[in-house]
Amino acid sequence: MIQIENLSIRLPGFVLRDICLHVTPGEFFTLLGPTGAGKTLILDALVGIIPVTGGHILINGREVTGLPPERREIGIVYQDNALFPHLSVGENIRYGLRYRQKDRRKTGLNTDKLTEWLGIRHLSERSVLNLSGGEKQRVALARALATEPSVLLLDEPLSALDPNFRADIRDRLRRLHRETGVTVLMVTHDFTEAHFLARRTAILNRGRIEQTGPVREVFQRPVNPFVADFVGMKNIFPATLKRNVASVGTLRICLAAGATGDCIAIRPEDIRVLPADSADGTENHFPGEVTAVSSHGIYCDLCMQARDVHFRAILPYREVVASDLREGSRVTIAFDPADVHVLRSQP
Ligand SMILES: Nc1ncnc2c1ncn2[C@@H]1O[C@H](COP(=O)(O)OP(=O)(O)OP(=O)(O)O)[C@@H](O)[C@H]1O
Repeated sequence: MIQIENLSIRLPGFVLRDICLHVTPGEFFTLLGPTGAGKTLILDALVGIIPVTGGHILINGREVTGLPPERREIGIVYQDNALFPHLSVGENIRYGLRYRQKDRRKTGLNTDKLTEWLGIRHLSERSVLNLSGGEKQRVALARALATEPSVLLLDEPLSALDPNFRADIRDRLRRLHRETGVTVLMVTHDFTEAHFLARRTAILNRGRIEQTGPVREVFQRPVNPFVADFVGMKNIFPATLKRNVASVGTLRICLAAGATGDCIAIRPEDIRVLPADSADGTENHFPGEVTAVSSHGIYCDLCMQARDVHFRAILPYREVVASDLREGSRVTIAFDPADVHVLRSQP
């Protein structure tokens, strides 16, 4: 279990402010945020390699805020895996055992079992210098888990891998988490990874937590424009709300229920692109024009304009071809009132 209470770190040029995070025993929790948000600093504070200005850190109920790193029972895997180049795979994995606490949590894990699970047993005698990226990352995971830490921190362990390795390590991570029950806090930029691995997430921005909650809820119900943008809502508009109607530019957009806020957001995949003659006065059906189409293989991004408002939609490539959608096509832009999310730009 990880408890971070009102953690602050003040550095020249950056402040991490009032961070509160609770990761329950055995949970897989992700910390998401753009580059420079302060994610790694939180991990550094948990490991004990950066002094904190204020607040408390507890691991399994034990305050560790002032303890040296080796007394915290925390394993960590970095993005660049930080293996010792002069040691073999087996020596790298066994390295951490010398610092293992005598009263550690006993999971019954041994290095044989770990290397078996991670598919690297046959590499034990090899140098780490000529391993593939995916193999190195599996060795780093084995090294971190060999000490049977009660808490495992992962700092973007998948981001330096090519897509095939990434999927493989992601699957192994999920399995390892299920089999060991270790509490995991993972830093990532990637919402897909959070969906796949974690139940809950926190979104960090400029040293502050913007939203914490179940991954799906944060994805579907962001609380402010920053989180909405981060989870890919794309259509985020300042709006004036009156009962069930949001005024955006000269458009009147119907909402499913009255809400208070000063912005609305619509996911690009919730926008339907219908034939031009479908805008027959039905609510949230607006005549418009396609201004750009960009193909990403199996799907396309569409930019469209309805009066003075610009919309972004994502459509399957074959639908774009079948409807012959191109720059200049006249269309109807449509969406359900239930897919219009009301946000507040100020807390
Ligand atoms: N030891 C340090 N001294 C001064 N500033 C630091 C130090 N470590 C980090 N920073 C600054 O703190 C800010 C947050 O850094 P951090 O590495 O936590 O970001 P991040 O969210 O992990 O970003 P990324 O996703 O790019 O790794 C950055 O502006 C960074 O330059």
